[in-house]
Amino acid sequence: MAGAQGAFSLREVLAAFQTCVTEQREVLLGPYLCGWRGLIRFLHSLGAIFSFISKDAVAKVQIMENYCRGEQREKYVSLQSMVEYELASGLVDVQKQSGRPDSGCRTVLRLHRALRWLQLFLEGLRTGREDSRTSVICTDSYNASLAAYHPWVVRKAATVAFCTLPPRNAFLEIMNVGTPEEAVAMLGEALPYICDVYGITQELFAQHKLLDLP
Ligand SMILES: CCCCCCCC/C=C\CCCCCCCC(=O)N[C@@H](COP(=O)(O)O)[C@H](O)/C=C/CCCCCCCCCCCCC
Repeated sequence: MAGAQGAFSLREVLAAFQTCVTEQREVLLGPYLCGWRGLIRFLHSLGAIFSFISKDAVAKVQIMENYCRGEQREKYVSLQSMVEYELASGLVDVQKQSGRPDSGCRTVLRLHRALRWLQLFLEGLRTGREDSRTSVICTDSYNASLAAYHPWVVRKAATVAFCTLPPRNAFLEIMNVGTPEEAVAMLGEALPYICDVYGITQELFAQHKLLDLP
């Protein structure tokens, strides 16, 4: 699975996001976090300049993995069961700095917003011209999604890191899927699953008014 050690494989990330969604349209946290672990492994391979991003992503995935292994693990099987449990138990802070540990809802919301960036970025890579710049695709995707939630200093550091990204075709090659054409085909396969997970989560969080958790 995407959570295991070894080289990044887009196929494994795809499989993780594919198995996330059940027939009842629930999003399973196990494969969801496996998908994130796979993406983070890829981020590590891009160099130390991205480490401030991967550290934050790892911290958030770890918070969720701890819930999934903890005493209340049966409540953290899916996003739906997590939301129901945390809301019913008053575990979701709607105000900053309450001193309580970060809730699953708050933590998933951060990853969920990043999934929107990923969606836009992968779509940009997939449909971009051969000579298009990965840094531009990445910056545009970031500005249209995550940037709205980050302070100036984080936006600046992220933009500087994006400038070090290799050109589109070289980037597609390090995805470990084969030729750039094969990587593009694989992205076309992966995106609907990622979009599906994003859409279900967005609806769930909107329904429970959880989209602005501090
Ligand atoms: C399919 C293969 C190609 C794509 C591979 C992409 C791999 C990306 C892997 C991980 C993405 C990073 C996820 C980052 C989560 C950020 C969550 C967040 O917004 N955290 C901020 C708010 O948290 P709280 O303070 O409220 O707890 C936090 O302040 C953020 C700090 C770090 C900066 C985050 C910048 C995010 C940029 C995302 C783009 C990643 C660039 C990858 C380049 C290919």
